[in-house]
Amino acid sequence: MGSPPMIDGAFARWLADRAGQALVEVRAELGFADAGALKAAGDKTSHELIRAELAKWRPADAVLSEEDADSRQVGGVDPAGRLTADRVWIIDPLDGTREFSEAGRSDWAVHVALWARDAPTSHGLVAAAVGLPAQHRVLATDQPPPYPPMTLAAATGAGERTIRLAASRSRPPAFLTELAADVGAELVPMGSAGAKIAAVVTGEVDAYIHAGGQYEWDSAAPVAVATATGLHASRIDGSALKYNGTDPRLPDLLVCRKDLANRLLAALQRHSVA
Ligand SMILES: Nc1ncnc2c1ncn2[C@@H]1O[C@H](COP(=O)(O)O)[C@@H](OP(=O)(O)O)[C@H]1O
Ligand SMILES: [Mg+2]
Repeated sequence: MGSPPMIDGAFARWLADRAGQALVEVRAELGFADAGALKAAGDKTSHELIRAELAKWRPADAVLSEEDADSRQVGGVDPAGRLTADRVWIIDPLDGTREFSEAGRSDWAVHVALWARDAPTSHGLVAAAVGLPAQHRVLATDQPPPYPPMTLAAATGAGERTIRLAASRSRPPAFLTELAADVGAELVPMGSAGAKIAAVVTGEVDAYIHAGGQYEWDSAAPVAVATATGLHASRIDGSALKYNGTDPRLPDLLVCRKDLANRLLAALQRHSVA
């Protein structure tokens, strides 16, 4: 087999695609009878593949991964050296693990993102890919997807249209039902932060709001793709999302079309409890 691409964005796409294919095979081999075993096998297979390829092709870089025991450490404990590294890969080998273990669902993803100390972006991410193996696509920053097209109603000004707002199907923020009613939004329950942000990128939904808990690896790769596409991505108080922090917890975010950002941030101010 030949070498993977040199350019980081294309390398991220290559890696997310390879891990995604391995996950499709795990699903086909194990079936859905034992959800716990399928989740564990998926996490392990994807994690080990990604770690091995990063060690081989990007040996000087540090890694922050959901499946590394050290990654959840807070308070500056840094055995992987990521807090002093110039380049850190932020990985979620299988986002939407629950959905991966349910037959027929395609809302699960592989996240591969690269943070760099000298990045020109506020989030610090310089390359990323979101693999959506069951949707047969990989979204990546090497060729960012085009900005989602406007709906006909919005383009012609034919009345207020309903905002489609993606949210976790298992752990949506408690305030979201009231916020949705306030702004006239329809909630679209979906698994995986990556799949939800990909749905904003492709225009299937207009926005994604989460609060109450998440880690950097849940959002790094899809946020990098969304911002490369030109979409809005921030904390729910409007401040910048920051990655490779001392504490990997990053509990809330808003990703949406640019034209909705002010309206949704104002609604978040009214409804979210800090
Ligand atoms: N309250 C919470 N605390 C910690 N992690 C959370 C969370 N809510 C969602 N997440 C994580 O965010 C990802 C997307 O969640 P959801 O599918 O509910 O939208 C999942 O990642 P994993 O599947 O990688 O564990 C999930 O674990
Ligand atoms: Mg995740």
